[in-house]
Amino acid sequence: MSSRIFLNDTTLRDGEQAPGVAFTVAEKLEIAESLAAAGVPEIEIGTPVMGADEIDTIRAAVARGLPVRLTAWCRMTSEDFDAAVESGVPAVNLSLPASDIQLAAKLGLDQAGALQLIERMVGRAIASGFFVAVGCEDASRAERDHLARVIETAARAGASRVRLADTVGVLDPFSTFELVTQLAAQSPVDLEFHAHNDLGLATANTLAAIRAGARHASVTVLGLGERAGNAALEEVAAAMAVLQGADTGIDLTALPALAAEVAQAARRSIAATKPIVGADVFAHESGIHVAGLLKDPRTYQGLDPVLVGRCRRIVIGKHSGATAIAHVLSESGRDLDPDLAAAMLACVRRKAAEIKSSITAIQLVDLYDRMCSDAVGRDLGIG
Ligand SMILES: CC(=O)SCCNC(=O)CCNC(=O)[C@H](O)C(C)(C)COP(=O)(O)OP(=O)(O)OC[C@H]1O[C@@H](n2cnc3c(N)ncnc32)[C@H](O)[C@@H]1OP(=O)(O)O
Ligand SMILES: O=C(O)CCC(=O)C(=O)O
Repeated sequence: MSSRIFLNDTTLRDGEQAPGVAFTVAEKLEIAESLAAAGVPEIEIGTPVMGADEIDTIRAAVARGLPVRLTAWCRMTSEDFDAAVESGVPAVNLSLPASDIQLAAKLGLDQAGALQLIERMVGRAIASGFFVAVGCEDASRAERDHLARVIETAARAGASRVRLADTVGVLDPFSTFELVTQLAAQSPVDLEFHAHNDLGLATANTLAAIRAGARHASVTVLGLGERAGNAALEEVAAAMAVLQGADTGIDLTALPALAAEVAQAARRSIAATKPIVGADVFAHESGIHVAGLLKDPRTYQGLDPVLVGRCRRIVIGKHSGATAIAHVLSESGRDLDPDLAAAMLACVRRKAAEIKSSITAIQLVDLYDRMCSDAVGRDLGIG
């Protein structure tokens, strides 16, 4: 068994469940193309039981012949299963709640009833030629023994994988690691972990699950998904590369364009601080940081921006130091006279505070030129 980790994308299923998000057919197909081009191995393309339009979209995606596995999310009902058959999708995530809370409240089922349903529905899907994964909704609040029985039953019925979902986002990296370690030790099939970001822990939990033995992780571009969303593809892929030196097969340089494409289709903006793809995450203003970076980028750069298709940006603002100002001026062929540096810094701080923003290189050069000519004027007695 290879040790490769698979990042399976569900932007087009759980991502689209984010409030107010509705992709057009063209957007779904283009995003699927971009995900495949970026090296994503599996795409959860939709929920066939939503109706004829969704089925047609899935059909169109299947017809593209992308080099990925396309899978569809289904409840464990005949209605959902028949819709999946109609869509022509080759793989299904057959989902059933695992926690007693959800089993009882939503379905009026007990654990034994759930196991019978899994056996029946997985058997049916296998007999119809599907690749089958079983989704355990609310696995994080499920009884551990029941989860182990679900995995065993799903495997016996022919499923290739079981997905453990932290549906309501209540795990932390420690509890995730403990849960997945225990289940992976006895699991005859691959495990996948599906995180939610309600406590801002989706990426951390996903890394913990992988460290504990999950070979697959569910991710979405920008972490788009129900409520606070899922684990972000770009964060998990970059963290796997940087922290674990693992090759997930994802082209990290494709991530910024992918994020921009999904943000536009979802009508969502990308926060400037969004790891990997946000506008400011490789920008530096503080004087001490810029002075350090210019001596050796490793001083204040844990992640090489080039690795993820980005570049470093030096910003002049309230917290700049003389080195940064001299650096930006030197890029337009100007030498900062040390006598002028303190006066320029004072002006820069005042201006940045006044406009509550950074100062562009053009503004800085203009300020420098004006200050130089004022100084010359004063020397000549005309200032
Ligand atoms: C955690 C997750 O992300 S789960 C995935 C969530 N995704 C979606 O909800 C996709 C979009 N949903 C839809 O289009 C619709 O809700 C549909 C087509 C799936 C169902 O529509 P409706 O028939 O109108 O049902 P409605 O949405 O009102 O209620 C959901 C039903 O699914 C049932 N259900 C939920 N999960 C499961 C399951 N895993 N297996 C079987 N039944 C389930 C609920 O008990 C409820 O049944 P009830 O009406 O008998 O109480
Ligand atoms: O069914 C699954 O595998 C996961 C469903 C889901 O999105 C969730 O529980 O958060």
